[in-house]
Amino acid sequence: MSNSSLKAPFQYERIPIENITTDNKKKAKNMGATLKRIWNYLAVEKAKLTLVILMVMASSGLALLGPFLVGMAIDDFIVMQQTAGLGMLLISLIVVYLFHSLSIFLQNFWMIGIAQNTVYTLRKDLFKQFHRLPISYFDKRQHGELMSRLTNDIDNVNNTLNQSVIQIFSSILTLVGTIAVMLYLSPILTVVTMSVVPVMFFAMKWITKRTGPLYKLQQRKLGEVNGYVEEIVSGQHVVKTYSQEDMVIGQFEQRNNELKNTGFWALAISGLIPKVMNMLNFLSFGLIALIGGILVIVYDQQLVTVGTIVIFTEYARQFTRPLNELSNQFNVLLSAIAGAERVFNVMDETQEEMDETKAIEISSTNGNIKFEHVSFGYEETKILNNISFEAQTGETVAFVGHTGAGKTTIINLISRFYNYDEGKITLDGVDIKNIKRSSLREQMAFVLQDSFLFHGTIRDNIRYGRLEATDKEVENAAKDANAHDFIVKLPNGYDTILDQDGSGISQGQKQLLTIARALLAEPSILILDEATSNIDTITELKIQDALERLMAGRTSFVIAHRLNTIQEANTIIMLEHGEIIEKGDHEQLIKQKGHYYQLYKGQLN
Ligand SMILES: Nc1ncnc2c1ncn2[C@@H]1O[C@H](COP(=O)(O)OP(=O)(O)OP(=O)(O)O)[C@@H](O)[C@H]1O
Repeated sequence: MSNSSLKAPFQYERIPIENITTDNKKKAKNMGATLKRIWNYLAVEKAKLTLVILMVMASSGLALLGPFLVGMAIDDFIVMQQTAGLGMLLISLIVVYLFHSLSIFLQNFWMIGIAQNTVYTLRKDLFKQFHRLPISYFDKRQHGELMSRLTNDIDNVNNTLNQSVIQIFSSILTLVGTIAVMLYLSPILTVVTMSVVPVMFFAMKWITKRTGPLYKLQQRKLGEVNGYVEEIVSGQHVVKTYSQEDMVIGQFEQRNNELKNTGFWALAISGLIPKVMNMLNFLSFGLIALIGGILVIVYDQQLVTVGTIVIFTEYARQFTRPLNELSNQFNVLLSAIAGAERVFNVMDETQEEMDETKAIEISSTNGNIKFEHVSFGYEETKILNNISFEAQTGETVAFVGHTGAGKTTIINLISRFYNYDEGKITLDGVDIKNIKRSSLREQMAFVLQDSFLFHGTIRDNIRYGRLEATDKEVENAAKDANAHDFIVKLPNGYDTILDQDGSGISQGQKQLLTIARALLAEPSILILDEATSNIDTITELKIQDALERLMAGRTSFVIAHRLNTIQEANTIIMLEHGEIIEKGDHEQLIKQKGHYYQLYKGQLN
């Protein structure tokens, strides 16, 4: 357990705001650009937006008219003890407030529609972007953290659009309108009402300067917590087998604690806003009543009337409320901009296809792949060095070598998950950098150790190899993959629903399904990463038999862990530290009596 977990839940560690502020300043530069991009999304809904603006103008105008009519009722009717016409005035007052409520209902209704459509498009664009990003992008990031952008960050934008946009706009209108009417009615009382504004301004500045960066940090911490949860939920098996529950709980506690602290301070400090506002509101109330009262008595209602004081007390509230709301919404807006920025950051990442303007599409291939003096590193360090080999059409090339030798990396280069740095890789004589990734990968099928099965029926999982395949073709592929027998024994046969990642079936059965999927895809090039997990001999024979059928006539690359399965390979490449140390077929390598021979003998024993 970490120390933090022992702390009382009501203790909140101080967040070093001064450190975050620098970050905020740097990010604030993008605020305008981010707002503009959000606006581009909103602008699609111009007609509805115009209606919302009209309704906000109506509600703000009506909110000004209400107190004005009350003042009139006091000065012209109640003080004058005049009743004729008062009924009419009161009915007008009721109508004004009715329309006020209606315009507020309509502006909210339409704005909710705009917000939903906007975040719908944002989510769609972000999800699409995920599919255009290179594998390297995902390799470097926590998946849960990325998911958090699609959920929490976009939710944040949604909340802001639902509430803040209208409030900000109507606050500004109400503010301007109130000041104009107040000046018209009594410049002296206007000055009195506004005397609290500088205090409000400084209080707000002090608060938002602290809460802005905290909201941003909170959003980041939330992403980290989500990332961690996603990782641990996916890795539950490992956590349990190594009894690391306490360690994991401790690590979670630390992240959770950081999120709690950030959330506490963000809310606690921004929670000061209404309190300060209320206090200043009462102060301005008192000042208006005091100074207005004195003016009424001294000048006998010549300068200020009783009705005007009533109007001003109401306006003082209307005047501070938008200021209050503006500052409140400003915080929400900051948090949404932080969220939107994180979403747009993903959208601005270089897409895989961006370097493919001149690349060609291929619809078929002979599957002749050649590596010529290829070198590559994921980052600075070289992982592969001077790799040369050739796989002729229909041949099998197997890679062997210790863990970390670079076997998977070679596969990553063939499938262009990463681009090679030096040398050349060609497919049928064409540099693979000049072939569109999507069309290159369409020629390939992968049977990997951790082949992913999706939540859905067995039939749909096999059909993933070729979506237009008929049920008959799916079943034939399953038969060729030796999977049919076990599938029909399941309670719902091909319609059995698999849990995500196929946890309802055995490891061997999973392999058979992925072979069926690959068979259905009818690829020219095959990439096989042999399963290392223990599979019973009968299933292993079934897998081997299915693989032979799958590999027949196709260029195949095999990452081999058990050497007895690759004796038929045309070329066996022995890798060490990213270099080829031996190359040849099984017979030749055995004769050489080198590393391969040693490894083979070791495995036989
Ligand atoms: N995405 C990545 N970013 C940075 N380095 C990586 C990445 N993937 C692999 N490496 C590094 O590249 C080297 C070769 O890894 P690779 O996965 O190709 O080995 P391998 O021979 O397939 O090993 P194994 O048999 O264990 O799968 C290793 O040192 C590994 O740490």
